[in-house]
Amino acid sequence: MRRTGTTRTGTTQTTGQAVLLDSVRMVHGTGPGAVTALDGVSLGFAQGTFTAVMGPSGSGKSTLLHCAAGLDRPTDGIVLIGGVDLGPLGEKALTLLRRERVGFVFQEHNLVDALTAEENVALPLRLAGRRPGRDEVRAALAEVGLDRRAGHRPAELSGGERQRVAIARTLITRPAVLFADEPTGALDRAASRVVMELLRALVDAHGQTVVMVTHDPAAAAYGDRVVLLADGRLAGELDRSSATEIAARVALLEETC
Ligand SMILES: Nc1ncnc2c1ncn2[C@@H]1O[C@H](COP(=O)(O)OP(=O)(O)OP(=O)(O)O)[C@@H](O)[C@H]1O
Repeated sequence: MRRTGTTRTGTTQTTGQAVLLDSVRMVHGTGPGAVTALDGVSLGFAQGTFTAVMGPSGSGKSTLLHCAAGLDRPTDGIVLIGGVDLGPLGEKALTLLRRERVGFVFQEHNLVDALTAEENVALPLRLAGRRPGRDEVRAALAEVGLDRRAGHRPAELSGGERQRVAIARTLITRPAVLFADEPTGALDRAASRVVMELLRALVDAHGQTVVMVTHDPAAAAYGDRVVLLADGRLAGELDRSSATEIAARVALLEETC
């Protein structure tokens, strides 16, 4: 890893950063209907840390996640994953990098209904042309506490269990960074807690880097820090805060936006 946002001394560095955004702008659409979703965001996500991204509706959270994960190309600025600048990469190289280094968990689990938990978890390796070992797949399921449900299809699992299978599916490739967009948005409190404890444990026990967009202060409180967005810009940060403190800051942002 060599480059990062320009420092005060004009040098660049990415040491310890799993993902780095430097002056990222993202404009959706063109002409009079164009929307500036991100307006010069510079931000790093250190390896082995858990960051929650919060902000009012429309503040650019999902756009940030999509740009940081290489799903969308920003209009301007630089995105590095594991020190690799995504800008110059062609579509094929970008797809490969995403497949090898990035994991995604969305609000809806996106599992394949016709496949068992085990087959779903093995899917990313199959797509990468690898023949997954049974132990490897079972180990990923064990990590999310579901090795005994390996033969079950998504319809035979609860919402929280499906989300945990989705997390196991991302873990199988040992991604440099796991992005989660509202991972608990469709879950009740109890299931949300299990999923958040799992994400926290992955960070603490395995040094996994997690970046999560959420509207839920209780979920965000599991993070090492909360990054606040408003109108496509950084609007502050909170370190290791309680759900109450986070909720108060977000409410304040919503009032002023
Ligand atoms: N594909 C798109 N085309 C046009 N505008 C878009 C597109 N995607 C997002 N936007 C706009 O960009 C802005 C930021 O959207 P984004 O989805 O990133 O916000 P968000 O903070 O994730 O919102 P929410 O919390 O409501 O999901 C919004 O004004 C949205 O309408």
